[in-house]
Amino acid sequence: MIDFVTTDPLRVGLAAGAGVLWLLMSGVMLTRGRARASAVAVDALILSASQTGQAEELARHTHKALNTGGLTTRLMSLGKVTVEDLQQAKLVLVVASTTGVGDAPDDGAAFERALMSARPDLSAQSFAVLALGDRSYEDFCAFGHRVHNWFTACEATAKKPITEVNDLDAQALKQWESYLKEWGGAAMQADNPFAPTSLIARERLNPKSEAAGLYAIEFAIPEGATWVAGDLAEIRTSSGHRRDYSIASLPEEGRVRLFVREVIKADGSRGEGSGLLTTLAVGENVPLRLKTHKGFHAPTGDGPVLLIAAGSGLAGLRPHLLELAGRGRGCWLIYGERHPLHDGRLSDEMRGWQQGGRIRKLDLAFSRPDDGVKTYVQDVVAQQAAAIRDWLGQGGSVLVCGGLDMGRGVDAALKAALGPDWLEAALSHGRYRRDLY
Ligand SMILES: Cc1cc2nc3c(=O)[nH]c(=O)nc-3n(C[C@H](O)[C@H](O)[C@H](O)COP(=O)(O)O)c2cc1C
Repeated sequence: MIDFVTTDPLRVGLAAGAGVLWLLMSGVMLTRGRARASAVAVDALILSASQTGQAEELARHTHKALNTGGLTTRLMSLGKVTVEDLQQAKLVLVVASTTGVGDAPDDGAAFERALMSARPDLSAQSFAVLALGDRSYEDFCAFGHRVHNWFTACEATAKKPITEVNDLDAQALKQWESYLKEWGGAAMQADNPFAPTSLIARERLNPKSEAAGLYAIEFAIPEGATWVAGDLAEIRTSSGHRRDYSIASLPEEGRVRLFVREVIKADGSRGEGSGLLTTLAVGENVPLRLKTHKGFHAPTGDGPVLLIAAGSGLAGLRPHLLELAGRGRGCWLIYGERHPLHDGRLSDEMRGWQQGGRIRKLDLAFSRPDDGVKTYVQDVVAQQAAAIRDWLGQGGSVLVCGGLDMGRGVDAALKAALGPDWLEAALSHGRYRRDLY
């Protein structure tokens, strides 16, 4: 056996020097290797920017269709792409959704901030954009349009006009598929189709509340399916619409559990997805599939985590709490509901988890308490700004799940508490993740 241990100071010094030199050289080689690896020439580079996973999935299908057709392809997140990557591709395809109020998804925000302010020469590239959106929003497909306009401004050639997709409209997706075929691709194939899935149990969690019904809804696990914290269950309604719900359980609990808030519209009719889920009889089936949602998987690193949710948003955090605490990461939960007694079922479970040590810190905010003092989760963030800075330090992470307005309020409060730089760095390193709807 060769013994590398030495106590001679001169030899230690030489060995250390040689080691440093080797590290420096291998560092250079690694850097070069990485640069080479990241700048591979391909027929088609497929980029996705997705908030709730739909654009990400369609980008995957696009990639597979072109690859099966014999093209050399590369798939990556828009947030990770460099100018060099773009210039190495003959054809760049961007699948991008719009979120917030005409905003880029979180994994497209860095691209918009950094790359879109420059005008690199893309005159040798062709491009096409598949823009996902919803016409009920004023800024329909706004981010997709900004991306399309940017490529044009960089003198890339538009292979096709932008393809706008309203609420996953099948016709528009067929149009995109026909383009892929024109470019040499095969048919797009869903990697995980809907399967009839049976409702096992449903319980209203807030029977005495004046708020809309909040239900715990449990399905059997579709055969062979599995998931991790942050993933989604998608259902298809009888009229063909698709709705996503955060999965509130882990596979080892033996059920796909959802927390669903009933939606009653102004005309008294029910929301399509929640209407189906809150009226379906136990034992009946609904077309359901489980979808990976990378953007809301466990945050990177091993630092402490601040988790923030309101109402049914706890669904997205509950499996994270189970997993993160299981791995020994400190969890601080800030959770908001309406009334401490009538809407307290989910907070009761969280109190139990705090007593059992799974949650290290717990703050509950009630927006309709009897004493009339309304508190929202963003108020707690503002009140506890100094403690949050201490808790997160440089390497901590933040997970937020719930309605868009709450998400905006929390984002503003976090910016004030931690500074925009902290939050931007955390966003681009996967330490600030949001599932907002
Ligand atoms: C909170 C939220 C905000 C949204 N804002 C917009 C918008 O401003 N404009 C738009 O066209 N679509 C908007 N949408 C619709 C999404 O773009 C659409 O559902 C898309 O299919 C989601 O794709 P993704 O899962 O890849 O993010 C919004 C959806 C959500 C949940």
